[in-house]
Amino acid sequence: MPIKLPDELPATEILAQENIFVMKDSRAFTQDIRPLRIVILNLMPVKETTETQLLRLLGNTPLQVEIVLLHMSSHTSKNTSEEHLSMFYKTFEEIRDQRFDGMIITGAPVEQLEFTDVTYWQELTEILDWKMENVTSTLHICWGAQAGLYHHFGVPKHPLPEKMFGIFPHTLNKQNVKLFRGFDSYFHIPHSRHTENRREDIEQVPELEILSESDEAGVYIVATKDGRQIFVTGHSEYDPTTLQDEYQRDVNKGLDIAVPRNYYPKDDPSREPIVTWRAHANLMFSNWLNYYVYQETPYDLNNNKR
Ligand SMILES: CC(=O)SCCNC(=O)CCNC(=O)[C@H](O)C(C)(C)COP(=O)(O)OP(=O)(O)OC[C@H]1O[C@@H](n2cnc3c(N)ncnc32)[C@H](O)[C@@H]1OP(=O)(O)O
Ligand SMILES: N[C@@H](CCO)C(=O)O
Repeated sequence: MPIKLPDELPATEILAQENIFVMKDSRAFTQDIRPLRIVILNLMPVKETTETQLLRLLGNTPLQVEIVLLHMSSHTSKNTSEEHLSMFYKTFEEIRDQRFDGMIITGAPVEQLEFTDVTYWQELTEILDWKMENVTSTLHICWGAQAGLYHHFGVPKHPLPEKMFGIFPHTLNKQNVKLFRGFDSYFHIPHSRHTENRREDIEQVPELEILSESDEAGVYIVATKDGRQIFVTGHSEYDPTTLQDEYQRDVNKGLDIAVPRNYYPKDDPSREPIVTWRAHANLMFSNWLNYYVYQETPYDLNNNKR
């Protein structure tokens, strides 16, 4: 939440220069408050797990948040029951006439396919185009980020020689970006992918800037300069044991998979993983909700075309 200060207090100007959110009396008097409307396009196979991970992070705010869950009508889910989807999820057709303050588009285990070989690619591109007009700010995660970067800006994904798998240290490329308010000089984030987006491709697009990277894991967060489209290549929402579950799944299948890096004490998979990313995950989601959604979205969603 912003600090409300008298217009003339010297600290107001100093904190504003540091991008610390200060609301002057004059604005506070005219600010209306209502619940935020967030739509989650859940492309992950086991949807209940991802719902819980994202809702845990979105719930860490004093703002009221109304959630709409969305699934693809052009794809029959193998790993989530029809009953769960019909009970809790909507389709794009049901919500396309509505507007939202924020949107999250999740990852999906289809990164090794060409985009056009994904069964729901056509429907996804319609949703991506729709959200440019009807959503104030969108967080795209992992394959969702690759899909958005490709569809909107032609940025390709590239296969990696081996899976980027583990917990990696990251730094910020720019000071005083509100998404990273309160972050330490370096912070840890899980990655779990076979493909990457490269710095040199992103640098070709004038609308985009790379906000955070990792020496080992590469580009982490890219955003449009207006902050309305945010692309995140890692999985800060992952539970403590998600990488372990993925690792054991692949070991059980007999796949050639390395132990996730920087995850187990002494890289020993018989020991309990160490959680080093939770604080920054909570901070990033609450910064997004506050600065990119709540403070930017119009009070009357229906009377403001974006
Ligand atoms: C890069 C990122 O975004 S990472 C995020 C993805 N991470 C994860 O999904 C981690 C958790 N997932 C898993 O552990 C596994 O995917 C499991 C256990 C759910 C299933 O694994 P498997 O049995 O090996 O694969 P399965 O055949 O069920 O296919 C996986 C998914 O890909 C989907 N898929 C496969 N081919 C296609 C295609 N051409 N188009 C669209 N979806 C496809 C499947 O339909 C299924 O998703 P669904 O449940 O939504 O239908
Ligand atoms: N995180 C995913 C990568 C595949 O896209 C998994 O391990 O299933």
